[in-house]
Amino acid sequence: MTAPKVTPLVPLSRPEPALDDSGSPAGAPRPVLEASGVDKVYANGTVALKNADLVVREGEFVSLLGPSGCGKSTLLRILAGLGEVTTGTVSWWEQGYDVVGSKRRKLAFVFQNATLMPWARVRKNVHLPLDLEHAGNSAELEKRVDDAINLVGLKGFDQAFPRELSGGMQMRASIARALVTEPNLLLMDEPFGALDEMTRNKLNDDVLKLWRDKGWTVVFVTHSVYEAVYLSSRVVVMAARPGRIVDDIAIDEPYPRSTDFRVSTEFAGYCRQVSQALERASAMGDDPNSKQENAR
Ligand SMILES: Nc1ncnc2c1ncn2[C@@H]1O[C@H](COP(=O)(O)OP(=O)(O)OP(=O)(O)O)[C@@H](O)[C@H]1O
Repeated sequence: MTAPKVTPLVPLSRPEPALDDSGSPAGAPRPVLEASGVDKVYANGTVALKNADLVVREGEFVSLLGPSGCGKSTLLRILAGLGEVTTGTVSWWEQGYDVVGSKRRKLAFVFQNATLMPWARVRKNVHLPLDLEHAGNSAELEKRVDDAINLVGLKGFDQAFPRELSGGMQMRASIARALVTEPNLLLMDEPFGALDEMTRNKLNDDVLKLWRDKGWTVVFVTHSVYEAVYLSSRVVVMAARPGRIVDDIAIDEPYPRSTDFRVSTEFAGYCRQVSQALERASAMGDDPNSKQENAR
């Protein structure tokens, strides 16, 4: 089996304090990831991304939202170093964030499906990244596995096989597997798309709590306007053919967020704003010159 090709991530060479290239006010959190002028053309000629620029700052919860095929997963995979750019660069902030795959990595990826090993118990699945890191079996690592399983609410299920778990519990195990690596940056590719609404809402709350408690930065792909607004500090809207970023909407509402936020007029207002941006993005069709047309 050949190893997947990985886009080399380019260290940003800026001195401290972080200089802000994106025009944000001075004192804004430092950038964690920066995609600059990223094009992605697949071997069959599909232009999955055209001139994508995105800066993600420390502590943000950024959702990528857009019609099917607009390049959300492609962009997320490129940000993770799991795919190559055709042109452009992906950079990461060098203070505290490491190259994907390095022993000291701080990045974790949660896929659309739980992707658990069906023949292995929950505990073994959660332990997997530590095995891959050849981190050994010390008491400290076993505690990390216990903590991750407990944090996602799977206490008592560590000896269960994936087939014995519900879809939501399988996603929890998948998140626990990401947690054991103690990431700073969590990239999630539509993790809750297949779940019923109640389970999804519960997992949304759990992820938000972990995000705040752990001080993560999150980039989250979703098809749901409601999920994006509920979770995010920023919603980045993309259009298809070619895939491009067309809008960037700040959800300027305090955390923690709860059911009260879901039923508030503010929530409804943001959902309307994001839905309208999504409608514009869907209507843009094949015009590459419409990039950033509706950016605020
Ligand atoms: N490996 C590949 N080879 C060729 N084309 C691809 C490949 N992966 C994705 N594409 C194409 O690139 C475009 C963007 O795909 P991508 O999966 O990134 O979009 P998406 O916004 O995540 O879609 P969805 O919301 O349906 O998951 C689509 O037209 C898709 O068909």
